[in-house]
Amino acid sequence: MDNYPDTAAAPLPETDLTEAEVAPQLLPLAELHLHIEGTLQPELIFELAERNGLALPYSGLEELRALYEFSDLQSFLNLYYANMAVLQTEQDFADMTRAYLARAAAAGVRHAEIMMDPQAHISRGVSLETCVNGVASALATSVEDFGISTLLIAAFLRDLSEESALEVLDGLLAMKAPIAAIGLDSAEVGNPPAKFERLFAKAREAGLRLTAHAGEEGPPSYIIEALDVLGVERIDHGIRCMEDPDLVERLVDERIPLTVCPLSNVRLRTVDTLADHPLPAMLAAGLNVSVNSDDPAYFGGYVDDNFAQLQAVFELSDFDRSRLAANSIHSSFASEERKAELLDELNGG
Ligand SMILES: Nc1ncnc2[nH]cnc12
Ligand SMILES: [Zn+2]
Repeated sequence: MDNYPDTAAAPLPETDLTEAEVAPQLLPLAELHLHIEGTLQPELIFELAERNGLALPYSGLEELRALYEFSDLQSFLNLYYANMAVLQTEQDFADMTRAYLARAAAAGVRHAEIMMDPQAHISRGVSLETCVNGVASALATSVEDFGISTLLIAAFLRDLSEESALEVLDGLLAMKAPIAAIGLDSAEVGNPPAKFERLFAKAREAGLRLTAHAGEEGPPSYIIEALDVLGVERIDHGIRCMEDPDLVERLVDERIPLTVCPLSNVRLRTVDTLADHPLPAMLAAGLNVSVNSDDPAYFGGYVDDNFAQLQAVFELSDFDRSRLAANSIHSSFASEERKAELLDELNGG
């Protein structure tokens, strides 16, 4: 196991520094926890509604933005799913994806593993082909267009049935959708990982990589179940592992990646403030954590904003920031060759 410095919370930095002096240098990194539908910015919601001739239930941007105050995961999911109504055509999905890639490139992202929620589109009458091909068409040229290598993750909604998920996975396999992995997201509490044992077994047999949200709002036992019953390689969020010292020890020993999303946790009230976030304690414990944006259009920031705000609150050392970036690369589902390229770039090569 590597040694990690103690990164106890520090007071806010001096305020007479300019933003440029405070802003940490951008590190080349991998974003591993990103819902493409959560990158739909309010401006794009209005643009797509107009293009598709849809009336929105908000009079304008201000009225929509006023709704971005969340009390928990479900209060966010309600708005997140409602806003997807504007995504109708392949072009809409491609435009949303390209907008994310452009912003991610400016944030230092060099590799992105992008989740999408096919069931949230099929249930509104948008075909699997339309949503998948739209996102995939933008990802197909992400290296040339944005300098970002990409992988697509089909995420399944855990508040729906396993039968629904199996049907969609069959559809994805039948259309030879360019997916590298499956994930599990949506309302966590009351929908434990074991509900999806057959889905994950089938995906593994099909050669797909496996990840699942666990320990965001749900208890540490959901993290254990995701590892032991689903056999996932990564845990999305996982912050509640800190309540179970034996689990922390296991996650450290097995180098299980945890894709942590600090601004998301604040906005969804899983932590009170950023200063209360367990990330420094997770680093100090030797956990394999990375920093990610989750749903940046809803949570006030992309991955660079997450780093900048962490830096402002915790004064992360250069070592911590490099470790977080290196963890993101090591924990990705990219080829060993691509990982080596990314690590070379991180090391100034
Ligand atoms: N933070 C999150 N947790 C669970 N499901 C999600 N879907 C989009 N964002 C999510
Ligand atoms: Zn998420």
